[in-house]
Amino acid sequence: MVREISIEEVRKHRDSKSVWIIIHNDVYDVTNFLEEHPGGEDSLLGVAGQDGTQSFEDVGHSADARDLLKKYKIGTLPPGEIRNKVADPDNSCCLHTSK
Ligand code: HEM
Repeated sequence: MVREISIEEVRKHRDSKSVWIIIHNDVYDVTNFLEEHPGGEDSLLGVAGQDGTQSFEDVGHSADARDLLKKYKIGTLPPGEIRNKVADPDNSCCLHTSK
């Protein structure tokens, strides 16, 4: 189910028992994906409980990888915690829809 999940709540899910990651203002539960991730468990654990947008984009993930995200989405940040795409050019927030 997709619901609003705060950054504070995401922060609690940062060890291999439960790994949540924020990418482009959406929240993903990748606990069951750790062993399957072609880029390894450690890269996911490195951003567990945090915003992994920059790391995710730095790798240049394929369209398949972007598609796979859907499977792990559990929620989205509350409107007040969404990073401003215009004021924050480092947040490459529109890339996943335009690529
Ligand atoms: C739920 C989020 C993620 C999904 C679904 C995902 C999926 C994938 C997939 C399918 C690949 C295979 C290559 C491709 O298709 O692009 C891959 C490779 C990789 N990913 Fe991820 N990934 C995620 C998050 C991350 C994050 C946050 C990082 C870094 C902190 C990361 C680092 C890597 C690396 C280093 C590779 C290997 C690239 C290579 O050796 O060619 N991934 N990932």
